[in-house]
Amino acid sequence: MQAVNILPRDIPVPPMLRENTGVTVRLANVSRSFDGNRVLNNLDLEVRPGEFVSIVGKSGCGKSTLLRLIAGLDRPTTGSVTVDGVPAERAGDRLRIMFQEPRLLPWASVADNVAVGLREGPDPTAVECALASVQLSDKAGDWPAQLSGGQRQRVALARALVSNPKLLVLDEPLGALDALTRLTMQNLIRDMHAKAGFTAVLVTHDVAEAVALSDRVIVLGQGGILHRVDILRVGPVRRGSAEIAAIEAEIVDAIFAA
Ligand SMILES: Nc1ncnc2c1ncn2[C@@H]1O[C@H](COP(=O)(O)OP(=O)(O)OP(=O)(O)O)[C@@H](O)[C@H]1O
Repeated sequence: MQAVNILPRDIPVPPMLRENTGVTVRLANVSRSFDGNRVLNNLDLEVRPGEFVSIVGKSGCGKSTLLRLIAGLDRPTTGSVTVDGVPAERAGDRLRIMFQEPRLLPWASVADNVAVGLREGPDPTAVECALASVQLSDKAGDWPAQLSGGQRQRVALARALVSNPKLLVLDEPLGALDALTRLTMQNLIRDMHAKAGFTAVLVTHDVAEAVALSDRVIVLGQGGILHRVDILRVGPVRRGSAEIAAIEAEIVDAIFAA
């Protein structure tokens, strides 16, 4: 386990996000089998309030399976997954999910797509603020088909955050974007997280992305956690720095040691 210190930077406050303390996610002795094949084996993990944890690992090692359990979309074969002490499938409005595809409604405007994230009825101010925070105020009346891939994913981020969730579950949300758009989105997600303080769990194939965004990176291998790296972040990531390169190398080594 290793810690890296990074210098502070000034981040503008996204208007719709109130500070919240995030939730605790706890997996206790979790196993998940499919047709007798055990994908996750007696896994223990605690994600602290406001922590940003990334899960990396070889293809097929069970990352999405783990994320689906945390999001309450699936249940463990044995063990428990709780969000602030409540079974994950009952976390309700505390939790929002972002997928690789933006999953927007093609027949609804950008603003109406963001409003889908509100469960407690219409709130035009919250929608406006959410769109402003992803720099899409001028697209509120457009259709999803009129947007670029990166803009669509920004709408999905605004929809996920408009209700000020306490847990954001991210399943490779930037995987389909080009490299530059991906970097922009990483900064946006990091800024939102830094200001709002929600708990976040990300699955990514991109080790650099995991290091750039996270407080902690979990390396998953067949059945369980192989390695954990803490990143003590008190400021911006200096991409390409020796410290970052070393921590990325440590993670890559852990993935391939499996
Ligand atoms: N619903 C399911 N039914 C049967 N097997 C499943 C199911 N979901 C996942 N699996 C199996 O569990 C294993 C882990 O799958 P999972 O999608 O969690 O891996 P992953 O690490 O996310 O992979 P990738 O990086 O390729 O997305 C795979 O062998 C997969 O075939």
